[in-house]
Amino acid sequence: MINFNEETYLRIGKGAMKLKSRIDEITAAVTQKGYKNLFLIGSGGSAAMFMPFEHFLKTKSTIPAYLEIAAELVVSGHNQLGKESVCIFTSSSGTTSETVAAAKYCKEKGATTICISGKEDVPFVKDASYAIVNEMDDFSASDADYIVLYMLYFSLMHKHGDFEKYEEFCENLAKLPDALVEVKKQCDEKAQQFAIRYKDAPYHMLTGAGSVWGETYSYAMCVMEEMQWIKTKSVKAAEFFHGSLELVDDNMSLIVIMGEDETRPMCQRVIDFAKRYTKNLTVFDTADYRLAGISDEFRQYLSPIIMTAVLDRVSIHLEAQRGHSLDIRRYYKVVEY
Ligand SMILES: N[C@@H]1[C@@H](O)[C@H](O)[C@@H](COP(=O)(O)O)O[C@@H]1O
Repeated sequence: MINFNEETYLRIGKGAMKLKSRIDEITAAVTQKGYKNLFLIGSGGSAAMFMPFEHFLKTKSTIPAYLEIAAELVVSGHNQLGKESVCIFTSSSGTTSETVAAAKYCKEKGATTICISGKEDVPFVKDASYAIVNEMDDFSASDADYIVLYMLYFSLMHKHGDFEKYEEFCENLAKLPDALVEVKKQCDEKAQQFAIRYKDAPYHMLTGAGSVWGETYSYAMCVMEEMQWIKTKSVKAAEFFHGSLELVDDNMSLIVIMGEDETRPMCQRVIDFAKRYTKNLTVFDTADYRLAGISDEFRQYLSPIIMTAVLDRVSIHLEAQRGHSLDIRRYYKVVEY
């Protein structure tokens, strides 16, 4: 596979698992102290990574949870935020100004803060009630971020009495880095064919649902727009039928991001519609990929990380086919705004 360092990927993925005892300590401490609600806070792609966990908290547990965009929270405030809140933040750089400001804001409100970062030596980490640091320096290794989030949120759900099989789930997580290397190999040809076919496409509409909605949203915004400067729209599969469907024709690329949770029929409905009206439909479906060593009962939770492993290959091939580096920015963290 082009631009994939298996050794680095496995080292970082397996490194994330080493954080399990630290994560279990943190979740034990906050659970013992007691909390009224959870806030999941970030910006851009990092906020999007929290979306599946908001979905799982809503559908698999009874912990009240709120997903907030960092900058909006600070400006609007939130009546449920206070001393009995646990606020969880993620920022790979640890320096995204809006997320750093939101962490400070929540601490000032008396909340407990858990800050997840890819960098150790930043105030975002130093000022947190609890910090989880997972250092990484490789684009595709961001899959490892998900491993940390699975452990954190499923440990909280477990200690709340909502997810009995946490330890077994973590044993499965430990096998994921190897399994995902195989997923990348399985999808690579499809990813390359997509990039060849659509390298000059000026616009893509992406639709997804449930636990892969965050991947849908962030792939459109953080990869296609930010890293490739391609125009996109992302729309939830359920909402697609309330306006966006009018744009479907052979001049537009429609991408369906499909996972294996209960919202799957919503994506299927888009596919059934689109097959009648366009030849430019691409479906990325996690169910197409074998996950060696992973118990089937856990696949429903793993759709986001499988999808990110697949879509990373699409990004690598778009970069190659379009001759547009994934690393160049015109404005993002380049100019003042
Ligand atoms: N588009 C970028 C994303 O790619 C990035 O994920 C996010 C947060 O960055 P960080 O995780 O460093 O806070 O910032 C922007 O929104």
